[in-house]
Amino acid sequence: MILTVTLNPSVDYVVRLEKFSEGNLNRTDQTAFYAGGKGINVSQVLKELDVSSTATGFTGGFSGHFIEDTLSEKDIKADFIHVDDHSRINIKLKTDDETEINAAGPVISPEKVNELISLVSRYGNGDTLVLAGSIPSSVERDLYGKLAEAAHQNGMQIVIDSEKSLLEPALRTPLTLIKPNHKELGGYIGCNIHTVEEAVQYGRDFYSQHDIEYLMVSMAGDGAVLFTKDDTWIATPPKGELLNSVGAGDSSVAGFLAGLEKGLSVKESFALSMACGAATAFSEGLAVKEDIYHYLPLVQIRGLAQ
Ligand SMILES: Nc1ncnc2c1ncn2[C@@H]1O[C@H](COP(=O)(O)OP(=O)(O)O)[C@@H](O)[C@H]1O
Ligand SMILES: O=P(O)(O)OC[C@H]1O[C@](O)(COP(=O)(O)O)[C@@H](O)[C@@H]1O
Repeated sequence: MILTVTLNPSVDYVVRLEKFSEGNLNRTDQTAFYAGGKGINVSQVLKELDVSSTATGFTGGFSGHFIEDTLSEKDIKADFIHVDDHSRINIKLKTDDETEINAAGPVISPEKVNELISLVSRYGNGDTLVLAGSIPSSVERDLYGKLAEAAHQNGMQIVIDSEKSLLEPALRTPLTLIKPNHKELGGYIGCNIHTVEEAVQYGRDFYSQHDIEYLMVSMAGDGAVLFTKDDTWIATPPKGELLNSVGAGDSSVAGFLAGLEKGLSVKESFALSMACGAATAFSEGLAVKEDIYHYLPLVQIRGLAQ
């Protein structure tokens, strides 16, 4: 079973308008609400690939209801811990550009955090724990480290997609997959990564210094690089019109996990991952099955000689 943990779920409020004028009244062309947060997005895309998961984390208030209703409509298992404050609403402003405002999220008490820790401890051997996204500011910064360590002791595989300060405490524990984008990887290492060649060079160094089975460095329209113990794979994604990059990273995590879960090879799983990322980037919302399998044959993967 895959358990996705989203400590800070969101309603993603996508606002489209042709021109945004700062300091003035703007009127929208189109708006939409989506249930979001990184682990929740992973669960939604896994579902498109017929891989079941349970989504957990903290939800509250009217926005929390929206998130849970959306998952229930999609027949995705959910086991959230309820808090008094409402789940956050993240604004995704689409003009010529994409501007995001991600809120801090509700206050979570230590008791609720303990509830989550004991929920995670009910999973064990053969299960996968996905820790994805930010942590509400009221929660201890090393929670991913604690959850990862406890999950590892219980025999779980651990996947983390999160910013440096939250991931760092978890890097003491053996991890199955992390997926920084090239800017995040640059942040870890303290350099700027602009090209696939630079991602290959710095990614291999990072990989060799940590106990991680798969390191995927995503590069938006330039694809991604996947590092494994024996191989380095470079993916070129399909070309298309970028409509929405929100959730593309989460979709690529879901695609890779789904591939492994279905028994595909690492290379095939990587291709599926890229197809999911593209299917999200080229649509208004998250990737849907039909688009994923449309883009899959258009993904190119090449291996680098070691
Ligand atoms: N413009 C794009 N064209 C094609 N594929 C894309 C595009 N943007 C994202 N993707 C796909 O989604 C994956 C993750 O996107 P990325 O933006 O790097 O992640 P994150 O959202 O975590 O920053 C990419 O590796 C790629 O497969
Ligand atoms: O938890 P964070 O880092 O604030 O990010 C939350 C946001 O990330 C998303 O999950 C999208 O993530 P990606 O674009 O990185 O795939 C949104 O749904 C959500 O608003």
